[in-house]
Amino acid sequence: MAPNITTTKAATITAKAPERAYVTFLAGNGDYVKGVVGLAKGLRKVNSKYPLVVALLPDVPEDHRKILVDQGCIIRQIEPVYPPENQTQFAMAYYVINYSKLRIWEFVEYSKMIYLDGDIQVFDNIDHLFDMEDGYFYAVMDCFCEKTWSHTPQYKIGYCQQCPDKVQWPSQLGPKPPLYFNAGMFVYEPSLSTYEDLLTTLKVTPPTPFAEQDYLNMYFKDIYRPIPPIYNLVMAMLWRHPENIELDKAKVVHYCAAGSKPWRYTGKEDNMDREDIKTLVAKWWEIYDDESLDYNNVVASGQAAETDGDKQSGLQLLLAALSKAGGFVHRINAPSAA
Ligand SMILES: O=c1ccn([C@@H]2O[C@H](COP(=O)(O)OP(=O)(O)O)[C@@H](O)[C@H]2O)c(=O)[nH]1
Ligand SMILES: OC[C@H]1O[C@H](O[C@@H]2[C@@H](O)[C@H](O)[C@@H](O)[C@H](O)[C@@H]2O)[C@H](O)[C@@H](O)[C@H]1O
Ligand SMILES: [Mn+2]
Repeated sequence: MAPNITTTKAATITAKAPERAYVTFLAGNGDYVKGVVGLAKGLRKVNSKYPLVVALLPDVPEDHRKILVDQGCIIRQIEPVYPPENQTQFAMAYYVINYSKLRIWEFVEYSKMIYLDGDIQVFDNIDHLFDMEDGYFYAVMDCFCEKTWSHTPQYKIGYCQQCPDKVQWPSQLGPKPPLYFNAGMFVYEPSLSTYEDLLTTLKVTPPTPFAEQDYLNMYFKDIYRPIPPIYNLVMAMLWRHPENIELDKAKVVHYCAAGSKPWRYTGKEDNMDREDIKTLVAKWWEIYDDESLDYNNVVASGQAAETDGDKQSGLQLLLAALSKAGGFVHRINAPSAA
């Protein structure tokens, strides 16, 4: 007799929690939830083996949370993290909430996680990044050429780590800055001791314009290992350093340039009328609008196979769909004795 399967929403993890997961961050009741839905569907489309955890602030409304659970996400509410009192002019005023990302170091039920901003899309499977050597912080190098960097000495002298020979770092400015990563995507290991130290150190660290991105760069500078730009195509690279990228090989695209968020795209801001940007925005919408990638349809396709009379393959398909998409925990109750 086929085992009786009951599935429950991931309110509690009853089975052994997966060691690895993708994680993103969601704040507010605005439209970033669309970014997270797109990300969940993109990870499903490339057959990621691991679930997507959404670390969300208390201000994310119930209807947005339901949308995410219905898309197979595992939602985890976190409390905000604020930097010490400061007069800092953040590069974008809303960056102050991004310090809350630091809570993801507390997710120690996972041994390794890949963090992805909600304005990122994954177009090729990147599960292999979980197999990189433990003990390091992996991320893609950022670019200093956009005017969002105009407050920095690098920008003022025209220095960028993407082209270190174009304008040499002048010795009178002291040592060349260490390699600097974009914090929209990184591979890390949750750890309570690191989490506690991150929050303790933050209390005595004056905030800076790129908020938690600057802070993470300072904190992990000794174990930071750059990974190729195909794992986080920072949009500005397309016009700032086209020689450093191969767009058709990009596995992860980060819609971080002003005006490039697909769900708000108008094409009116600087550089947004480029054909490559229009193509990348269209690719994002293709996934977002693809109903076959909706979690419930993926599960239903598993159940459909079951009604085809081949119970075993239907069960396997359903279990594979469930484990692939995360978000649900299935309990297989032993067939009743009767
Ligand atoms: O109102 C907001 C602003 C930001 N974010 C989250 O914080 C991340 C970082 O912000 P953003 O991507 O806008 O920064 P950028 O990479 O564009 O500088 C976003 O991707 C979202 O995951 C959010 O959920 N709601
Ligand atoms: O809170 C600071 C943010 O700093 C970074 O965004 C920047 C950075 O990419 C610059 O290089 C770009 O010029 C700029 O447009 C973009 O906003 C991260 O993507 C984001 O996750 C978050 O950490
Ligand atoms: Mn981003």
